[in-house]
Amino acid sequence: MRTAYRVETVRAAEAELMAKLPDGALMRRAAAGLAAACAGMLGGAYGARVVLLVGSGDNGGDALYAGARLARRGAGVSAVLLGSRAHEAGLAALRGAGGRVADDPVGAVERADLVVDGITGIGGRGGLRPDAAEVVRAARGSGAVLVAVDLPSGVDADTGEVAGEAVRADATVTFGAYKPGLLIDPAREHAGALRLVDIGLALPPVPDVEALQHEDVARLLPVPVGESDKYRRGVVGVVAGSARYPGAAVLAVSGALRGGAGAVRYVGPAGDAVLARHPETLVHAGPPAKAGRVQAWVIGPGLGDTPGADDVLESDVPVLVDADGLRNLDPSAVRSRPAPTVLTPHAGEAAALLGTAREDVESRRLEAVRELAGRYGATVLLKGSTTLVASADGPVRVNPTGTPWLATAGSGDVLSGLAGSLLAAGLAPRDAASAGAYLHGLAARRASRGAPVAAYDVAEALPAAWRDVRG
Ligand SMILES: NC(=O)C1=CN([C@@H]2O[C@H](COP(=O)(O)OP(=O)(O)OC[C@H]3O[C@@H](n4cnc5c(N)ncnc54)[C@H](O)[C@@H]3O)[C@@H](O)[C@H]2O)[C@@H](O)CC1
Ligand SMILES: [K+]
Repeated sequence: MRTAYRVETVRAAEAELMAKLPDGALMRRAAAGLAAACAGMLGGAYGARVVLLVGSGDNGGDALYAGARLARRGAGVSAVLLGSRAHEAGLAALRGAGGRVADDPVGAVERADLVVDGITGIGGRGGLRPDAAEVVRAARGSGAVLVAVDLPSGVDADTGEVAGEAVRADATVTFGAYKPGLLIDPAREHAGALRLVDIGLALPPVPDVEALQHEDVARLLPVPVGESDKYRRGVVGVVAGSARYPGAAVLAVSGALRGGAGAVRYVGPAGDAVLARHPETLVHAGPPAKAGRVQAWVIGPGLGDTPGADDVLESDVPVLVDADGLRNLDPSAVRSRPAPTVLTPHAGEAAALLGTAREDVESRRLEAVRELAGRYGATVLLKGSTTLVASADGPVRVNPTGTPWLATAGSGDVLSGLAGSLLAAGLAPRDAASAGAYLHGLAARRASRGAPVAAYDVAEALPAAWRDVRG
């Protein structure tokens, strides 16, 4: 599991450790890790031209101490001082090692092999100031590798929001713990490759944000045993599709068939289309309440105005609500359900549920997903470039797989079928949602390999993604 902690928690852990260590020891640890990472990216420090962008706080101090180390190993190091002051001991260390202060900042970054962004870290507020933005633009336009210290300057560490201009780094070397913003877009895409330097912080067992890795998902996925039969493996009911959108039913069923449930029951008007593609489906044309026993329901993809949502919400099994099922969804009806509910909106649907604009949800995804989970007393999977899963309490999960090619019609239908199938197979709501998103993203990457991908291709790549995860 990759875990991330809010600034408040990181600062408390730092304070606790600093009290036990000699003055400056923690910063020297951080700087040693940073210098080693930079030397690695340069293929050796000797003879390299390194420029440090130095703000007025300790983030600049890290950059200065790391610069001193690189200078001692033969790099030509100069510092661009962007704050009202600079970390004094760090600057003295840099000078003592033969480094200097640049007199032509833009010229220096244009000639650099590597630029270190030490403008702001966890103490930064808002975007880059104009003088910093100018130098950062010049660095981006040069051929230099751009390495962010702790965080790309200008991004919000706790939320992943980017309020103004921010550094776009090739790599970020972060200290002690990942911060939520490093895992969540829009900030995540500013961070480049992530590297964590252990500085010995003791952090609480429960993080604020976490990201599943292969081994976590492998542990969650259901595996049939000798005495399993289709009913024990779970039956998932899919209420989807309409005369207008029969394809959504086919896609949701295609995801459900590859999610570990032993059988898929389809309920709705698109039974012929479903059977034509998936003859193994149990099809029922009447209302969901009469369809027979299921262990979890999926409702919503391509539903249009087809009735059925009330029946399903009144059932006593887990329900996943997607797409048209989310329209006018009543928080009190969801809250009073006796079994768990999973909602899977994209940003537009989440905005409608919250009564706000889509851009608002996209720019503050973490807050939006938490707010929805609280309001509905449900597990909420907010789709997007970094899909988030939140329950009423516990860490928010951020999905690390996926590809921009996944933004294609029908791919959400496959995801809802898949996650619903995992629910029917017995996974807890946040596990079903986050393992579903993980497999779905992995399948999309496999199916796409850098080319456009159709939703059905994603469904067909799910078994291969499943095998990848289980190693
Ligand atoms: N506290 C510790 O023990 C450690 C801290 N470390 C480093 O210290 C950093 C935190 O240091 P600080 O608390 O001094 O905070 P920062 O260095 O992140 O930034 C604070 C300074 O930047 C200014 N500032 C805020 N927003 C700005 C903006 N948008 N543009 C320009 N200037 C802005 C503030 O006025 C303040 O002077 C971490 O990110 C990490 O890099 C590491 O050395 C590891 C140990
Ligand atoms: K930084």
